[in-house]
Amino acid sequence: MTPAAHISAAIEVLDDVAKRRRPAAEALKDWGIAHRFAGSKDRAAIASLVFDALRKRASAIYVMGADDPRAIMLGALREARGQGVEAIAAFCSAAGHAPAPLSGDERERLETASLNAAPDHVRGDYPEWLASHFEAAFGARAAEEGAALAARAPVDLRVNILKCSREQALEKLAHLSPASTPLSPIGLRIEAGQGRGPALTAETAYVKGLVEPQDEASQLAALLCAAGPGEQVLDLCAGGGGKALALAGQMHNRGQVYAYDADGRRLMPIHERLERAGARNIQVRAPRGKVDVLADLEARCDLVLIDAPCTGVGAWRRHPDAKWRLAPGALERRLKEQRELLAMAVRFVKPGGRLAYVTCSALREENEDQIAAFLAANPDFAARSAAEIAEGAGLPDLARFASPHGPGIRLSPATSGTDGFYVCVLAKR
Ligand SMILES: C[S@@+](CC[C@H](N)C(=O)[O-])C[C@H]1O[C@@H](n2cnc3c(N)ncnc32)[C@H](O)[C@@H]1O
Repeated sequence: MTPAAHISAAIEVLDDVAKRRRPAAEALKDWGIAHRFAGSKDRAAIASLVFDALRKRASAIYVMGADDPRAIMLGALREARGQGVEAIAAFCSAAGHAPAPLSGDERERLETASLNAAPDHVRGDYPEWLASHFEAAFGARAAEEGAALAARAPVDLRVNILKCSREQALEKLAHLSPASTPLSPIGLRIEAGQGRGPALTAETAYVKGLVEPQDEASQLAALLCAAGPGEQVLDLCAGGGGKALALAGQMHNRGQVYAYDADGRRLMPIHERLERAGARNIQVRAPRGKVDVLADLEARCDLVLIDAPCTGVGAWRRHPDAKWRLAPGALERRLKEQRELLAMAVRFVKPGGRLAYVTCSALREENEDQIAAFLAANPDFAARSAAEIAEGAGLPDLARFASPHGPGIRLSPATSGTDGFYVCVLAKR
């Protein structure tokens, strides 16, 4: 397939995503099944175009003055890929499977449209209904933060310190040109290109459990919990176990991590992952109907981690279609779940123990506001300051990411070059 044919295919996929309101990955998979002649490189090129178009959907629509899939793709070639009008016109030759030639209006818009007077949600490429939420979180920097969330993310890996040092991992993966992550002392970063990225799961270093894909902010969230060897730790929202594995590493396999999730199916990947990582102190506690599978942990935990279900705004770089599918109702549901989890966690924290609350959201409502409401209802808990959290984890530099809205640390692509995360640690008196 030619690059122009990739663009036509991407427009078809965007049409499917819009008409059937379905995740881009599903639409891409169906397109691949219906067009078996397309090779893996073609499919990767089409996927990359589709995701770039979704990253820049709002600004592309603004530039083109239309919201059909062709307009979004053409606008995104300019906004996401920096293509000039002549380069875009050359793709649109109508020859073979190329898109139809540019109309006069399209040509003029691609040449002259400016985002200078566009509203923040357009310049930042986020849904209009979130405009007030972004303003509450970021003030005058809302558009800048949105734009950073609309960029491509690098591939970050966490080095499994149970098995090797960062230097050894850098050496094993030298053919992928990794760099050390600037903030996490146990991270590697492979910069994003335009293609599919490295096939990590085929790497020997991955198969042998030396590294795990994990965004730098997620690594930092686990490190900021400062889990120590010998501690009793409850990971209340363990999901696939990303944080639980990181905690086991910090604890040098000593003490115990109890990995629980209300959805037992989500816990399934943990078993294979902990085997690969050589983590021996993780006990998976899957729900069993009405049985209280955590009863024995009451008032016994040094640390309870809530890696809360959230809107995932902070991870938009990795899931650019999720931002357009997010609806106000989903935010309300996540807020309720977060309140319930905070209330549920209290029971397990021992006197003098800690409760760590983490989200990959940038919204105040899911972060500082939840913590403020929790503290008002639970006077036996006190929030640690950002400096205390950072120093307690041996990462004093992270204090510069103190939230301006209350206790806790805020990370974001625009400020820390990571996914957006919020981390707050509360101590029980
Ligand atoms: C952000 S994900 C966890 C990701 C995981 N900790 C990791 O690092 O890979 C949030 C998880 O919370 C779980 N969850 C939602 N409500 C819950 C509840 N009431 N009790 C326990 N887990 C819950 C979801 O099933 C989901 O797996």
